[in-house]
Amino acid sequence: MDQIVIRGGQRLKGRIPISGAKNAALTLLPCALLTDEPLTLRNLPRLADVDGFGHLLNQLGCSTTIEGSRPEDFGRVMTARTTTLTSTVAPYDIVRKMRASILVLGPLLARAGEATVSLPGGCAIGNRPIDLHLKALEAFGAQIELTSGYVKAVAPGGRLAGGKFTFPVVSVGATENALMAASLSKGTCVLENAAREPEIVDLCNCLVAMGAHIDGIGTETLTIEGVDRLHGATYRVMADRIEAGSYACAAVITEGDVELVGAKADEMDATLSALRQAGATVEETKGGIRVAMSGRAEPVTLSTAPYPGFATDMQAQFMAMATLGKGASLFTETIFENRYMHVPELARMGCDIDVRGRSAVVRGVDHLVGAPVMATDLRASMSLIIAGLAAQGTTEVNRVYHLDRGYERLEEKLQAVGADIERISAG
Ligand SMILES: CC(=O)N[C@H]1[C@@H](OP(=O)(O)OP(=O)(O)OC[C@H]2O[C@@H](n3ccc(=O)[nH]c3=O)[C@H](O)[C@@H]2O)O[C@H](CO)[C@@H](O)[C@@H]1O
Ligand SMILES: C=C(OP(=O)(O)O)C(=O)O
Repeated sequence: MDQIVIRGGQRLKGRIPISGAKNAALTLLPCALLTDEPLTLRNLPRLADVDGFGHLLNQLGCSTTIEGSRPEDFGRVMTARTTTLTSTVAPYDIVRKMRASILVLGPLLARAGEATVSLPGGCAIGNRPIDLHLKALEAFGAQIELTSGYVKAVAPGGRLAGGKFTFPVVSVGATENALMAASLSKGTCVLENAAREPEIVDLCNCLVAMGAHIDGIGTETLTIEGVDRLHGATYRVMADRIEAGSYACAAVITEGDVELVGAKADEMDATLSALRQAGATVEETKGGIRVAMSGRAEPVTLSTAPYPGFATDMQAQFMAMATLGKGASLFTETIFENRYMHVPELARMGCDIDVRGRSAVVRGVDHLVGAPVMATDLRASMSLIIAGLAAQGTTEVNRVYHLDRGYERLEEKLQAVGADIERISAG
């Protein structure tokens, strides 16, 4: 298995290109199942999850082609076309490797009137049930059965009738599945307490470009008037606000000065205000966002929440940043019950972190020392990279496949701004 080796202590300085967002790409790709015309997605990141999703689409009868991409280019252009669905089954061996596969449920049900999708099961950060995906679809008229580890959903008469669903807790994935399913319903579908993440707005804008009728985009109430058919479109995937925030934390911990090229400040207010809380200089530039730091970070108090709150996907990276802060920082994780798996690994590098239930107190230490570390999930891996960039000596990050799910050519981007980092391939 590949390993990333970092010799810490280099100040990051320069420009970092921000890729297309993983979490937007993973909900835009299944839109290709909603029409028999081509959907062309621009600015797709080159990530294991995007490749995996392409593979799943292929199994369902969707052909995917990547145009004229050179290895050195960021931002691939993929055209996906599902002239005819050849299968409505998303099998266990794909879904278990990539949770986002559940996002084919809504589109398959909308297009074919039926779908059979493996239950994804839990993962390292929590149980992650899908009950809200199913309840929203049921509210729109779907009949759902759980059998042998699979969800079997049917739209009586071939199309969902429409209806109203109020989410008891905000769910990004359930909002996405419900939106895609609703777009081809016979009637009107209303979602209340819907997620408002920028990736949801990206999905809505893509669906509208395909001919969907959606009101309330960017708000917690979405009203979708179903249409008889959707058509093809060309759509650009938004910039990855989590990737941008991760590199911002790396800049702060190394007392660096970077421009996050392509990042959009209005999509990452909570992250930028947390960086300012830490004492960083944050300013919008013509091409993105500049983040600069001199001296140690001020302590931060951060609690994760659905958008526009502070993202759970940024918690581990800010925690790594706070390990070399001036005093005690307080973190509260409210979204996932098990999202502190990076803490014991950070402790191996000399961090002082005390976890009590949902909260963690991070006391800044004088220095970190590089160590071999092992990551359990994507953002936990990134927190180890961030700590490694500032640690004395060498850090070896194992289980790099987690990073490859969500960070496009991480080592190349960091090398370009002065980091001493390399990937050792297992061959
Ligand atoms: C591919 C993708 O976009 N992943 C993101 C998405 O995951 P994902 O869509 O899985 O996360 P959700 O927003 O659905 O989860 C939020 C909370 O709701 C709970 N829940 C969710 C669905 C459900 O049916 N029942 C239920 O109880 C979850 O366990 C969790 O506690 O949003 C998360 C929260 O911002 C991010 O961390 C992930 O990076
Ligand atoms: C938790 C994440 O992703 P996923 O939902 O794909 O597991 C993430 O991007 O941090």
